[in-house]
Order: sequence, then C-alpha cells, then structure tokens
Amino acid sequence: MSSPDVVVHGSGEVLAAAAAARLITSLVDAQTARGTASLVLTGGRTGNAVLEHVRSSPARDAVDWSRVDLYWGDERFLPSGHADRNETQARAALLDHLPLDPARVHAVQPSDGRFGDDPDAAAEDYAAVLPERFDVCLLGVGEEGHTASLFPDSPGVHETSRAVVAVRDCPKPPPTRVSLTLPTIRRSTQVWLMTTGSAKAEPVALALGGATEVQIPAAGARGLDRTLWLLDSSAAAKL
Ligand SMILES: O=C1O[C@H](COP(=O)(O)O)[C@@H](O)[C@H](O)[C@H]1O
Repeated sequence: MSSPDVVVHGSGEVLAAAAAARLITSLVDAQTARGTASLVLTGGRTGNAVLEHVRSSPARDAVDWSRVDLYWGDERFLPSGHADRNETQARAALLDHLPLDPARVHAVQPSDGRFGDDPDAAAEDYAAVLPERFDVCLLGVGEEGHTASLFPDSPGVHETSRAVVAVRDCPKPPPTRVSLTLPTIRRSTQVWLMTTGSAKAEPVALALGGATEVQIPAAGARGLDRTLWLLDSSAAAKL
C-alpha cells in the first residue's frame, strides 16, 4: 500500500484542469499496457469539475473511451435520473459526450430500479460487477472527513468483508447511499483524493496528520501503487 503524496494547486480551477490532464494520461497509459482502463468516478463539486475539464480538453480523444470501464465510488440512492445522483451529474458533465460502450458503464441501481427501494440488494448487485483491480479511483473528501459515502465512525467504515455497503442515516443528504468499502477502494492501482476550499482544511490536515480511518475515513483510502492528495491552497491551509 502506498503512502500519500500531496500536490497543492493555486486554485480549484487549476486543480480541476491539472487533474483532468493527469487522468487522461493515466487512462492512455493503462490502455497502452493492457488494452483497457478501469476508472472509479466520484461525486461532488471537485470531481464534477474535473470531468468538465476532461470534456473540454482536446486531449480526451487520446483515450479510447469504448474500452474504458466506469464505476462509481458511491451513489446517492435516489430514483433514476434524479439530479442529485452522482451518475446523473457525471453523465451531464462528461459521460453523455463520450463514445462509451454502455455495457462498460457500471452504475449502481437506482431506488426505482431492479431492486426497488432496497439499498442492500443494490449494493450486493453492484459488488458482483466489480473487477479485481481498478486503474484509477477518484474520490472526494467531505467536511467531516467522509470519502465515497463512508462517514466517520459509521458501520460502513468498519466493514471489512463486504465490497459494497448500503449506507443509511448519512449526516449529509440524501440519507441513503451505496458505497464501496475501504478494502475495495484499496484494490486500486492509484487513488486520488481531490478536494478544494477552506471547509476541507481541517479533515485534510487530520487525515494526513495521523487520524485513523474510523475518525476520518479519507485517511484509509490508499492506492496499491500511488495515493495522491490533489488540493487547492485553501484545502491545504492547515498542513
Ligand atoms: O456526497 C458526496 O460528497 C463527497 C464530497 O463532495 P464535495 O462536493 O464536498 O466535493 C463526494 O466525494 C461523494 O462522492 C458524494 O456522494
């Protein structure tokens, strides 16, 4: 498991542009090595800004998008097409503008989907489609230190056997979600934690300052080869 490297950018806008360039390069590298690439997407403002920058970059055509497998680190358990679903936001920011293979877009079932309003069944179904290893896992960081939908000292952050969990009573709305667990996130070659703004300075400093993953779940998100914290100067202010 890798130790964290920290990259601080001058603004959120620069971070999003630089992370988009880094992401395109990493997907091209994975496809050059193996023919395909697997990417875990995050929700949240910074994650969506990165996707918008990929969309507007001419270099995005260096990736063969028909051979990219897409997953989500977490999903808000809401009806299909709901504006707050991470899938809906990622589609608007980028996915609807790419020549993806629909069979390679692995979204969590919505609350009006095949399993109805049963997040445990949706989590179990999602676990069955996950690969052994992801090339890149994108994550955000919440103000209280959550990553994916793993919140401090919640049952999900203590989970060690299941790959995906249903999460209830989240402190941040919506209350019901589906999330990869930390052991699953750690099946990634690279994990990138991307966050911006002064409200994130405290959890970032705690995560990088030795907090446990139960206290600050983002502290437990590590990649096999690389763990990158991509921050703007406000989020890095307490390091
Ligand atoms: O609810 C969520 O929030 C986090 C962080 O989002 P941000 O807007 O504060 O950057 C995100 O990582 C997660 O995927 C999402 O479901």
